[in-house]
Amino acid sequence: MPEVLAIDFGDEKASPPAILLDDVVLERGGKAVIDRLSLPLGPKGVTAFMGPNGAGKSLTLRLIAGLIAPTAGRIRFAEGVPLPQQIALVFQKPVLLRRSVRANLDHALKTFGTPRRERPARLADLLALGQLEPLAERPARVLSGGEQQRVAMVRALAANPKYLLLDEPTASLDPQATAAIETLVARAVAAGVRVILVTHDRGQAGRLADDICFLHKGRLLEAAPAARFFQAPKTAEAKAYLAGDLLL
Ligand SMILES: Nc1ncnc2c1ncn2[C@@H]1O[C@H](COP(=O)(O)OP(=O)(O)OP(=O)(O)O)[C@@H](O)[C@H]1O
Repeated sequence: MPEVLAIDFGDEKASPPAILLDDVVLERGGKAVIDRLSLPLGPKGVTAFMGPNGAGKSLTLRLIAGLIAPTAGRIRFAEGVPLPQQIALVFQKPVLLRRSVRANLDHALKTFGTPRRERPARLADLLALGQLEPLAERPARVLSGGEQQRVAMVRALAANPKYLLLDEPTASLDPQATAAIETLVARAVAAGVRVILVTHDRGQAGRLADDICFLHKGRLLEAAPAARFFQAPKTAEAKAYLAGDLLL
């Protein structure tokens, strides 16, 4: 069993955590698929969860989002449990309505309670943000994967969320489409949105993340500033993962 290393996020942890995972356990099929996960997440920036398949990254994201409840332990938010619209989620495969891009975004604004008179301007902003104006009247479901993900991203941002949780948002996209999504993430971060990202893409983690949390078999093995993690991973498992070795 590998040793769990101390969490080392450097200076950022001088500020109190916005989200605190406190000894979180999640059992599935009679075993702990998340095993005593304790982690403070600071108020700003991007944290990337990395690790091999089955490490528990997606489940951790779902726990933070409140979509599933831990078997034991707690997830605490400094500002109290967020409202559903304060936590936005984007998955690898976007699920869009069978309507135009414009109608998808308008529906989101309506759902989030944007007053009717404000909606046209907000809609225009969202279309511009995603560079979606030329696609506005197209049925969302016939767009390319990259275009659909741009719609999903700006839809997620429609509610001005505090937290943006991204589960392998560019896993099936080409470099150009990936760059467009990363630009949207960077804009959200600049606007103060706290981003938590699950990715297998080391380049992406290097470009976007301030901190890396490395999970393996449901356990948090490392938590460190991104540069430090990539330059000097401390566990054998993280070293092997970064070297591209098969981790069994
Ligand atoms: N309902 C369930 N019943 C049993 N096991 C489950 C269930 N849901 C998830 N698991 C297991 O929990 C573990 C963690 O799953 P999770 O989806 O979080 O992994 P991940 O790190 O996101 O992997 P990937 O990179 O493949 O997406 C896996 O071994 C998975 O099989």
